[in-house]
Amino acid sequence: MSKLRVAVLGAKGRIGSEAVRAVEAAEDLELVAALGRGDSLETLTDTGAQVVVELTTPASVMENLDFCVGHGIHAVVGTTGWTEDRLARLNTSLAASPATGVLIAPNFSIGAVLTMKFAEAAAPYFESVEVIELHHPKKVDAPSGTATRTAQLVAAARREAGSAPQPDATTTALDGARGADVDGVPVHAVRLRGLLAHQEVLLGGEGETLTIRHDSLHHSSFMPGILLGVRRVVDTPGLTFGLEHFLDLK
Ligand SMILES: NC(=O)C1=CN([C@@H]2O[C@H](COP(=O)(O)OP(=O)(O)OC[C@H]3O[C@@H](n4cnc5c(N)ncnc54)[C@H](O)[C@@H]3O)[C@@H](O)[C@H]2O)C=CC1
Ligand SMILES: O=C(O)C1=N[C@H](C(=O)O)C[C@H](O)C1
Repeated sequence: MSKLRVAVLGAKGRIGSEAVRAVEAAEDLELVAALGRGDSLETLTDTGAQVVVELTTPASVMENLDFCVGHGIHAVVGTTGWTEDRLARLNTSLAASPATGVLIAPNFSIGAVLTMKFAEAAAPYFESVEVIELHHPKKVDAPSGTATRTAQLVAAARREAGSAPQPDATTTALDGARGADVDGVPVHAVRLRGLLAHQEVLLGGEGETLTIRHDSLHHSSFMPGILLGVRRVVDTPGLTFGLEHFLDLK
């Protein structure tokens, strides 16, 4: 069977360089391009790339995806910065290229995907939910894509369950002291030397709390998810948001 031809964008970055090694090590995949900032996207068509793994920056991702989708190249996207406007633009370009698949995964690690699932399931049972994400200090965006997605899932679950607004008597606060408001869920971002990618979801009810915590200790935690995404996206046209859609979760 012929190997799937894969390119990595952001190949010199922290996660991109790990992804290059993972694709090279996979027997069913062939790394045909490893592109960094300033490299020509034409290399993707010249090398016949079938799938691009997009791990660049929020400032670069849209232009890269416009090119990929416009040329019928499937994409597995880990880059953050997704807004409703950006998703709408991507859906518009996918509508013009209906055989092309794009997976956007706020987090490729199984533990983070499960954290989001558990938080979504638990959220209606508690009065209060707050999210704390903790990352390395070179991260350019805050809050993290994972924390944003977690808060959105929690908020949707609470809306669907008819949960009351969260109790909070704060009347005066320094700017930022109560975190960012994501869909009514406070999200706090810590940037600390020594950390990689971590998240806690704190849930509180009468006389009890539940803490769901996940730690990515190495970029290797994201690789099985990226490889799964590459193998599945070629048979999944359109936009898939979240790796959970490619996992057989009970
Ligand atoms: N979904 C997930 O599981 C994960 C997502 N990420 C996300 O991936 C992105 C990259 O993270 P890091 O590797 O830590 O950042 P990084 O800054 O180490 O790497 C980004 C790389 O992309 C390059 N780049 C920028 N524009 C480019 C372009 N137009 N074409 C090709 N290369 C370009 C930069 O020069 C840099 O080498 C971030 O948005 C981060 O949040 C990171 C880890 C896991
Ligand atoms: O920048 C990172 O490092 C990470 N980014 C993603 C995010 O913003 O959620 C995924 C993970 O947290 C690592």
